[in-house]
Amino acid sequence: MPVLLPLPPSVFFISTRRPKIPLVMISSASKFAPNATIHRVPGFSPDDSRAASEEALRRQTSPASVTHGGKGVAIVWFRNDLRLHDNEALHRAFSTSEAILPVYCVDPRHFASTHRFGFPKTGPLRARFLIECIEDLKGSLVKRGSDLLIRHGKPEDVLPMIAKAFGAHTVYAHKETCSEELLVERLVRNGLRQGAAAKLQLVWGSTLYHIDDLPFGSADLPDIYTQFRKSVESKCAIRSCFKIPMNLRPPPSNGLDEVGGWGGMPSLEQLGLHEKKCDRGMHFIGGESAALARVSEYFWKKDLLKVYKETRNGMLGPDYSTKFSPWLAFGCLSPRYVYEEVKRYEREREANDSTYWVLFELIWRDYFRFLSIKYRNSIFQAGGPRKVAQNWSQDQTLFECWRDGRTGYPLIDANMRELSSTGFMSNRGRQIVCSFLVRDMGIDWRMGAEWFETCLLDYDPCSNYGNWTYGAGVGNDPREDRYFSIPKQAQTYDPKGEYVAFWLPELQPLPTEKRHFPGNSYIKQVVPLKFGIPNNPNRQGNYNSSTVFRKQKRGMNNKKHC
Ligand SMILES: Cc1cc2nc3c(=O)[nH]c(=O)nc-3n(C[C@H](O)[C@H](O)[C@H](O)COP(=O)(O)OP(=O)(O)OC[C@H]3O[C@@H](n4cnc5c(N)ncnc54)[C@H](O)[C@@H]3O)c2cc1C
Repeated sequence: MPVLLPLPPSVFFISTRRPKIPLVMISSASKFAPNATIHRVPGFSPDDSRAASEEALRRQTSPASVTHGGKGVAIVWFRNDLRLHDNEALHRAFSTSEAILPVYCVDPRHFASTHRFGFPKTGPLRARFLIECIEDLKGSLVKRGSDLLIRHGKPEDVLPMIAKAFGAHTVYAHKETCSEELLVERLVRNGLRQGAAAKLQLVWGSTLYHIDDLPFGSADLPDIYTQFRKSVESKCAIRSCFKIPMNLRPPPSNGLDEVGGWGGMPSLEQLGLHEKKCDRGMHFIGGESAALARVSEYFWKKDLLKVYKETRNGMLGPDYSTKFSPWLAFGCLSPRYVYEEVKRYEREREANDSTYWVLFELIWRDYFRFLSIKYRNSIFQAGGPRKVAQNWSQDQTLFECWRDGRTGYPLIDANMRELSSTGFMSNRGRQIVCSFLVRDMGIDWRMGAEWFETCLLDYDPCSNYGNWTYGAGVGNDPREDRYFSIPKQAQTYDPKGEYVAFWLPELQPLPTEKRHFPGNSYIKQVVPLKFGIPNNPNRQGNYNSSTVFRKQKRGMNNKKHC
């Protein structure tokens, strides 16, 4: 039986031209139960999940008649491409060798500290997600006659040693764009040259549009997203997905004996982390199988693609947006696969603004990745790509209030608690908390970006630092300088306070209209007593629960107001 559900808050407010029927027919499968505390993503049962991913993989696999097409051993070095489908590195290795050795290096640098502020570089939730991704990849390789060699260590130490033991001629891997990853590529290349007679072959595979198909070089990349999008949409075609080889031949076992076997799965403890139990909100399952199942669930079973544009600004529950980002970030999901599925949906069900809008958002993702090539390390620097001179505060107390969800603003506190409990936050929430930290608290945006780096399951340097530079008004596009008014955002996107009450149960007893303005008792409960009221009048929006509210209510901020 289909159920009638009110559309998420965004639908009520985004357009006054909408018909006055704020109800949509959606299948009972997509019903969001606000009282349920944990939502597994994908929401399929393990059996349904397996069936959906196997079906997708079957469609993405080449016929058995396609066999290895070369000589010797090739290594596939898996990095942020933890998938079999649409994997050019795997495809190239298959067609240039008679045996393949898939390798994953658990790089200790990923579990050290963030660059400037010393937060954990990878928090336990993302580490757990990564372990699940590796486990799933290993399982899929085993099903195709291969396996995954897992080593704890730096790729530049591990790969030359393994290449030598197996006499491999080539290491294939996907290319990255940011400085830490580029350094590793250089070191691996040198190490292979010196320690083994193998070469490193890097391929491009992280974006919807291939870098070689862009109508401009990275130096000429447009600084305005719309120009970039229109140009690629009109001048480039999206390449087809690479098919998965059916049977992968492993290398001779004497090489394996020499290196001490396939190696075990990493555990959180080995990574110096402790399990963090997620007791409410979304619980994402890592791996390509879960990613393909989520696409199947969101597009086909729940049929949510056709309403994506209306629901995408929501904040509560698994279904207001695709939730593809954690899998995209680890490369468990190829954006070109998402594109092919959107096109199939458009052929078999319907094409509308929503089906297009998922691609529109994926082009943002591409854009930030290409920008990271153009602007290099400036995306990590305080002044950003435009080198804006500004004195930011690094006040630890203020930052901790924000980080721990103890600002006294329910909308900020709820979002920050969701982030640390689940590793996820909606796009709407990210924009709001970023604006608050930077514009109301006056805190160095890089502290926020590094905290996101610690916590986000979908952390990706290009999208994270790209979006933060936009949010802080130091991005490449000078027009992107927006201030998010909390009362306005609350009224538009959480009018009944359902989102804040989910994350701040102490607000549940309050009438809905009071949940965003709970008054002093809430503030006293959450904001630390030691909190002083900053009084630097030059700063854009001194943080002070009463003055910020007054300022926001009057809409006094001189930035573009959202
Ligand atoms: C301050 C800030 C930091 C962010 N950090 C990251 C990050 O580290 N990693 C990350 O993947 N996204 C980041 N985003 C972008 C965006 O918030 C997430 O991609 C999105 O919320 C993921 O949810 P979804 O998959 O349901 O998105 P959907 O709305 O379903 O969108 C589909 C896909 O489009 C892409 N996309 C959508 N919006 C953006 C965007 N603004 N920038 C880049 N790609 C986008 C994502 O790959 C996403 O999975 C950040 C945004 C902000 C404002």
